[in-house]
Formats: sequence, C-alpha cells, structure tokens
Amino acid sequence: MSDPILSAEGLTRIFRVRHKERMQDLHAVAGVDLALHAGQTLGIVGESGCGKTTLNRMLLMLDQPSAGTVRFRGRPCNTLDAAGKRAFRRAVQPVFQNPFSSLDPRMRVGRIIAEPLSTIPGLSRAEIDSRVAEVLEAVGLRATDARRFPNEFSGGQRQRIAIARAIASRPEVLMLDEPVSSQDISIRAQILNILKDLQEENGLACVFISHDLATVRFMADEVIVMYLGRPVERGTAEAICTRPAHPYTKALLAAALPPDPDAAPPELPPQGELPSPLDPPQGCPYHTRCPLRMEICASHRPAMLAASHGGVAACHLLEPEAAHVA
Ligand SMILES: Nc1ncnc2c1ncn2[C@@H]1O[C@H](COP(=O)(O)OP(=O)(O)OP(=O)(O)O)[C@@H](O)[C@H]1O
Repeated sequence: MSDPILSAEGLTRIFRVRHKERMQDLHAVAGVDLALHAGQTLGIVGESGCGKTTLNRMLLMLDQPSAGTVRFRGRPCNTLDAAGKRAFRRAVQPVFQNPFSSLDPRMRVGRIIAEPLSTIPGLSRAEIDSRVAEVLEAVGLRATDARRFPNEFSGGQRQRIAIARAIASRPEVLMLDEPVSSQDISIRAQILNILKDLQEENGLACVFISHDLATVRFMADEVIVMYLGRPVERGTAEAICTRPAHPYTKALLAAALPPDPDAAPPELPPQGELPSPLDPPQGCPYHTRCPLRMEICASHRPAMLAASHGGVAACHLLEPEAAHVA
C-alpha cells in the first residue's frame, strides 16, 4: 500500500478546565493512531463529547496536540515550513457541520469558493472564475450562483457551497465533520451522494466524522469507534457494522438501525449516562454502561486485541480466558 497522506500516532489533547473550584485535566482525545491513504475514507464515530471534533481540529492543524504527532506525507506537521504549511492547506480541506456559520454572509459565493485557490500561485482571474463555475456545477448548483450571497440559499445548498469551496483547490483529503447532521433528513442523502461521487471521481481521501454509524457505514472503508476520547474498536466498515466486537459498537449500531416493529429489542442497550470526561471510569471506560461487564473491567483497561472480524477492539471479552463468558 502507498504511504499515507495523513497519519497520526499517539494523538492526545488535554484541556485544562475549571471544575468544582479547581483546575483539572480533561482528556478530550487520548492515544489515537490512524493512517489515511489516497482514495480511502476513514470514518470516526462516537457519541457527542467523545473527542471527534478535537481530533479533527488537530488533524487539520487548527489545534496543537498535547502529545503525539500528526504527519503530512510522512513529515511531522509541527516541522513544516511556510511552503509545507501552504501545501498542507491546499491538500487538506475541511467541511464543517454548520454551513450557516462556516460561510461568511458578507462575501459572494464566488469569492468564498475562490478563497482556497489563493494558495495556488499564478492563477489568472479567468482560471479562478472557471474553476469556481466548475465546482459549483460539480455540486449541482449553477455557475451564476457565484454572484449571489449565502443567505439566498437553503441549508442544503449552503452545505453544497461549502463542499464546492473544499474541492476548489483539488485537495487530496477532505475532512468532513458531521457534514449532514445539521441538514433535514430529505437533504442528507443528496449531500452524501454528492460526496460519494466526488470521492469516486477524484480519488479523494476523506476523514468522515459522525455520531451516526449508519451514515459512516455508507461513506467509509475503515472505521474507528471512539468512546471518551479513546478508540475502542476499529476495522472495515463492513466488519464493524455487521460483526461488531465491542459492546459499545453494538449499542451504537442498534441506535443507528431504523426501528423494526418485528425485531427483538436491541441486544445490548447501553446502561446509564455517558460519564463525565473530567471523571472517567477506572479500568475499561465503558464498564459503567456495559451490560456484559466483568469484575476485571472495573480495574484494568483492556488492550486493543484482534477481533474475529479482522479488526481490533479494546474489550476484556476478547481475551482468551473470557471466551466462556462471551
Ligand atoms: N476548548 C476546550 N476547552 C475545554 N474542553 C473542551 C474544549 N473543546 C472540547 N472540550 C471537551 O472535550 C471533550 C471532547 O469534545 P469534542 O467536541 O471533541 O467531542 P465531539 O465528539 O466532537 O462532540 P460533539 O459532537 O458534541 O461536538 C468534551 O468533553 C468537551 O467538553
């Protein structure tokens, strides 16, 4: 396989926050390893607060890790010089969740989309206009929409404008942070299909972040499931969604499936609330909600172990001596 375009080792972000009158460490992301190859889509899934956005911001070089390294084409991002950073900004483009706040309402759509093209030296006005028209059409809008302002468009159209801007500089990687969760259900499939077509036509690599495993399954090749800042399972989207090994992934999957009146209740509903990341449980971080917890889960954090689906999961049930319990 080719070298990864973007990769991370031991990526960790600790925020210092005031809690109950004293300063405390909050481990928003802890020890994430990943590698993104050309043309591949990596899904990152987990419920609100599990660290997805913080991870995305570090991968985009918008936030500094507290520990660990992000690499762009093998080079640590914190060693990139000005030219390296420009190359990174051109190659790695974000699409955020909310196109109402991510598009400047005072700028015409054409200027918004042309912004990332400023990282490409020597482009003429005509070349910029032609690329803007091309990407507007690629997302199903009209070239003449370049003259309009964002508030003249619906939410779904604005997200398409955000996608047009992201692809304008012919990036290698799209970083998609909940790109459809602020959209009406009827618009979601349309935007996901546009993204999938762009991905296939341009060989784009994508990081696709979502709380919804069904959406991630549609978009991603590989999936990392996060819980309280840590990866708890990873594998192919097909494996994770058909043969999940971790009880948390099973719970996410049950929540993502459309309700079936004839089906039995979900096998493993999670119990209780998500613990505070300021006071994470000892041992396995999921043990306080896990219906299959064993004694060891409260005291020992499980290592990532090979799962039968070919990926890995951090669960004591995968240890050979637990086989009789599973
Ligand atoms: N700047 C910050 N300062 C302090 N804590 C933060 C900061 N940013 C995020 N956090 C905390 O880090 C944890 C992870 O947050 P993050 O936004 O990355 O999660 P998420 O999975 O993206 O959730 P959501 O989908 O709700 O955005 C949360 O507990 C959050 O409160």
